[in-house]
Amino acid sequence: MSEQELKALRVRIDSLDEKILELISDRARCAQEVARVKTATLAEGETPVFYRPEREAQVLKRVMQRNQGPLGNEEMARLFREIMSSCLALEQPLKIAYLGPEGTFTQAAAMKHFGHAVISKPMAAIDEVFREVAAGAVNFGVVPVENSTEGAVNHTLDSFLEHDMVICGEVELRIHHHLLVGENTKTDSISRIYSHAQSLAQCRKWLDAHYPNVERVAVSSNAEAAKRVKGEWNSAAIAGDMAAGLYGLSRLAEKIEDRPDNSTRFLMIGNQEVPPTGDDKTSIIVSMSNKPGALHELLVPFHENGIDLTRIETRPSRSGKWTYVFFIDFVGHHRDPLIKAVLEQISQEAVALKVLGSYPKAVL
Ligand SMILES: O=C(O)C(=O)C[C@]1(C(=O)O)C=C[C@@H](O)C=C1
Repeated sequence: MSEQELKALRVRIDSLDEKILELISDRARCAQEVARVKTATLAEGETPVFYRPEREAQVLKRVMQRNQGPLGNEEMARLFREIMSSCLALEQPLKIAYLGPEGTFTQAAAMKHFGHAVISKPMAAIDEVFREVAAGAVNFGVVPVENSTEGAVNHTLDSFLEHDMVICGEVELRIHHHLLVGENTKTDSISRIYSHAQSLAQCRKWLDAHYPNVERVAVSSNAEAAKRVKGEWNSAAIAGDMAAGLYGLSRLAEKIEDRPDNSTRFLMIGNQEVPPTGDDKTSIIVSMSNKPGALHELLVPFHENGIDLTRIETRPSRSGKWTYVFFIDFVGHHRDPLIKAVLEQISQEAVALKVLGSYPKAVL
């Protein structure tokens, strides 16, 4: 390519950037207008609801449907995700609590779902995220709920039993673990590997093969593991890209998770009910009386009405010995007439039924 050609293309890019800039600013002004309308049309005593997850899901899906490349759908949706995040911040900057410290996969999930134009607050434990939301100190919380290799995150499920929360969104994140070391680490004499217990479990086979005799130390998060390694010469951490970048660690081995499709699902929790989008999921908690066939009775209405169950998890109820609650996720919105009828049918048999929330299926 000649210098001349390169110069001409850059002139074209400059002119396109100017148009994009103008269009984004137009869009941002529109969002400001939306905020004005939302505030102006309030009934007495109502507070405006600026964040609209159902609308955001619609916008991102539309972008993906209309996209003709060469950028991929996910890439394009990510760009629009950030534009929307900044537009919303003009209406009202969202405050988000997540399972910290900084650099966790939960933080990455929060950014994937809400974009970067939010005020985010790392919390030390899952229960603290729930309490922060319940106290109204933040608009939403982000917590992990299940991993494709290791299963349920029990702390999160149990927290739902203790707090009244509405699930308003979900996001899935592909989890890649790396073996990280600091600049002072003597890589041939590593005697300790730190990570969160779930991550150690997700890399068990790799560790057995490569570091069979090295002590594995479970700490409160991957980011905490990365932080510790920074000050020690004989240890390594298993953590992801965000923690590596944040603590300036380098990768001794990359993508060491035992399963290449290792993914974690995260939930957005808050107090806001989300209207139907036509492509939603619902999460409920049900407790049944302790009698033979109770689980069968619970599942029959779903089967008979062709409702797609995406997950079922059992946890001790905490209100009696050997009594259990079921966490169930299924496709549909609790306001859909069919789902409404099924939930009514179940509640006649159940000791208790609580809808945790209906929310748009993860778009990104
Ligand atoms: O449509 C709205 O209600 C808006 O506030 C606009 C907008 C957007 O930028 O598209 C911004 C924030 C909402 O969460 C959803 C969408």
